Amino acid sequence: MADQHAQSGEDKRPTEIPVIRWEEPPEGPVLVLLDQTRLPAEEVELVCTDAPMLVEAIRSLAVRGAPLLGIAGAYGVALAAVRGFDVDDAADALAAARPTAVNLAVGVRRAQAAHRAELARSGDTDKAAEAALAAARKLHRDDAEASARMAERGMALLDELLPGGGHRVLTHCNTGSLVSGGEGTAFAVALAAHRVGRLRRLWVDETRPLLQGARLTAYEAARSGMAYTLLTDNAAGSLFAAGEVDAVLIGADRIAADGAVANKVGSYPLAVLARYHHVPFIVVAPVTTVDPDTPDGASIEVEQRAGFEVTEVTAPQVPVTGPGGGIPVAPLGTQAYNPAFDVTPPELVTAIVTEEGVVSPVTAEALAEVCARSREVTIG
Ligand SMILES: CSC[C@H]1O[C@H](OP(=O)(O)O)[C@H](O)[C@@H]1O
Repeated sequence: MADQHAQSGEDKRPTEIPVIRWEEPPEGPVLVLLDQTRLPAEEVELVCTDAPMLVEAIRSLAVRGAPLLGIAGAYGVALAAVRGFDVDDAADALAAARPTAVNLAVGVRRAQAAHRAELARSGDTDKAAEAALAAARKLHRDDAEASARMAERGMALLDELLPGGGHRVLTHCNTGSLVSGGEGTAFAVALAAHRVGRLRRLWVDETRPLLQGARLTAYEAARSGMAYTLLTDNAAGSLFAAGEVDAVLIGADRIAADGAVANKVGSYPLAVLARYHHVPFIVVAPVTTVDPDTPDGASIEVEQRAGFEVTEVTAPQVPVTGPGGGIPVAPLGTQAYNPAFDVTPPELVTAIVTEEGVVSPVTAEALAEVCARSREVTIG
């Protein structure tokens, strides 16, 4: 296999700008986001002053990735509270911004519950706003801690399944620092293996149509100094056939009570390929991604996105002509099928790595037991 990969550099944070931060300038509190739609070309900040701005940032994927959506949603409730907007209306709008990643609703409802409890206790709206902000900050910290623990558990699992090191890992979409309060989920495992010299290569699916792999994972991999190679999604099969993949590492947006996994579209075909080629298919996700109220994969709402994301591409330096603001790559008027996610049944998942433990084989009972180790596992 040709050995083209990025030049190894030092292990730097993926961006010089924090992915998300709360600021309190004189003109009033704001939530500052790294606009992920502008990466990798530009590190541009988005300053949200109210919940509607944040809802649009979530819908456009300026801020994205299940754990980070939960953190952003919680800060969004705090932003509404401190700026005197209706907190319940803001919470409902934020929770509904994207339906599949359960973490969004988890984060929103936790901050909303904290606000409601303090308001009931003290009747003081300022204290209630501070309670919502404290809940958001705690979720932010907890996710960073969970990311580190998932990385440790995931690396230990790779070493157990693949003795001898030199792991060649394939990943899909983006699951690094750009989706997390820490270093991410699945990508954090690859990064941990890289840091101890046990990652031979990261195969990066470009992840059509929004190219989170090409734009974001390759960006993070390049800055980490790891050996990585980008591939089109439809080239993954030939890598498995050539025996070039030792394990698949992916994230999750919602895990049902039976262990079914909703993740970026294209994950399910990788699970089928992994099973056919006897390659471990490993899901890495915090327990906040497990939704005990969703019984099975068929119950997961899969977000359907606009067709122009498929029929157009955007290139900032090229004038755009398509109705979606992009450059048409299909005849104008072409209808497109654009599910943002797909669902992998539990029987195709080798293991689910959480910060509380590893679930393998994946059964409803084993998943519930691991989640029960967490202090807060259901939507608050
Ligand atoms: C582990 S969170 C990352 C998760 O979220 C991505 O979806 P999107 O980019 O649409 O937010 C993708 O499903 C990743 O696996």
